[in-house]
Amino acid sequence: MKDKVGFIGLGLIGGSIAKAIRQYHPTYEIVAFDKNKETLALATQESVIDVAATTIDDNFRNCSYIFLCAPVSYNTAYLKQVAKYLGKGCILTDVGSVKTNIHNEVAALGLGSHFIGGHPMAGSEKSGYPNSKAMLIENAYFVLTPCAETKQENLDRYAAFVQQLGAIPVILEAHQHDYITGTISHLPHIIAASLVNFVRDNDTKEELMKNLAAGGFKDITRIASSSPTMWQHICVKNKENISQILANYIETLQQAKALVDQGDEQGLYQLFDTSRNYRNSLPSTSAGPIKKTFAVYCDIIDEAGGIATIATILASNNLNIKNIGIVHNREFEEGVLRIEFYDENSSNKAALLLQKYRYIVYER
Ligand SMILES: NC(=O)c1ccc[n+]([C@@H]2O[C@H](COP(=O)([O-])OP(=O)(O)OC[C@H]3O[C@@H](n4cnc5c(N)ncnc54)[C@H](O)[C@@H]3O)[C@@H](O)[C@H]2O)c1
Ligand SMILES: O=C(O)C(=O)C[C@]1(C(=O)O)C=C[C@@H](O)C=C1
Repeated sequence: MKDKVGFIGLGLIGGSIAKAIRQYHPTYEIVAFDKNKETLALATQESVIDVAATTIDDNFRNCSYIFLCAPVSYNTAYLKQVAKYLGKGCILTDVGSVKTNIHNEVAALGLGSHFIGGHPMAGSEKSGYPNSKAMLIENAYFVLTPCAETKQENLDRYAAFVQQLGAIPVILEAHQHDYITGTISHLPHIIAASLVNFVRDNDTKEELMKNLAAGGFKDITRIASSSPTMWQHICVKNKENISQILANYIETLQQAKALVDQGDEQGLYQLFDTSRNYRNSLPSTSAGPIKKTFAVYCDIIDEAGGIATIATILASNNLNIKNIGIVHNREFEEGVLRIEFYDENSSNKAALLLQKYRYIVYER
């Protein structure tokens, strides 16, 4: 019998996992239910799924895995409904950003021998199936939270499956997961959202803040464009952790304010120096949506053929261009040419070469 995998919710994350399964296990049968009918139609048309279920029904019998990939409160609510389709050996999992709540419900329903929580530490501010891609989970940590009743062989099987899809399994206890993600994911989303709203509420009539906002504001607020429903559910379900973490964070903001109020030069230097060192020490794996890119930026003379000249110089030195285009933003007043390469070595060589040809090259 063919291996079968079920999805309940086929948006950004469900869709990405389904596409990765299609890529690495092309013979697996994939059945999905999503409240959005267009999503199911598109996934069927793209042959990502084999069966579009109109509800959670018999199609979910005999699955090796069932993934719950809707917003977290809905995943928890679906446990009861899905329970009757769990055959022997079926691993029931989810991809939710909060784990304790679903583990509590799993325990209440006696589903501990089937359930292993899952959470890929990758994503995007874009949501929905059309934005999903197999590569999203590639090289990303994928947290697994087993239950007390989880058999070691099932945990090993799920970890191996995650690895086959290109992700890196990490086993954590659900409470610990929620405190960690509360700090590194949920808090940053609340900060980004409230910072964006703070600017909106304090902007001038002419919206000068909105128009002058440059890289700093945009870098720290990308995630404010994320799905409001998803984050509403996360904040409700990880309430205790987030509340405590926010209180602690507000205290560190008060300390930063005190440094500013006191004009404490040494303290302010320390604030930025320690943060810079720690930020620079973050592992630069390619996990997550921000893949490492290798690009050089250079000024070009504003005349016909400017880009062609550069492309010819690079090509004649065997440097393959992955992407090329003019960037117009306030960091580069007149706009610059951004040339992306496939690897660091090519990018470094290109920078030296272009400098030799007297182009002004920027390193970022
Ligand atoms: N977006 C991220 O960065 C990210 C990363 C890791 C984990 N997660 C978690 O993954 C889960 C899904 O998030 P996403 O980013 O894929 O969101 P999404 O909005 O892209 O996808 C959610 C999907 O669930 C469907 N859905 C919503 N309510 C439903 C219901 N009641 N019944 C059936 N289908 C329903 C939607 O139609 C949509 O296709 C969430 O639990 C989230 O916490 C998200
Ligand atoms: O990169 C993003 O856009 C994300 O928000 C991804 C992100 C995160 O906070 O890092 C969001 C929620 C998840 O549960 C895991 C990953």
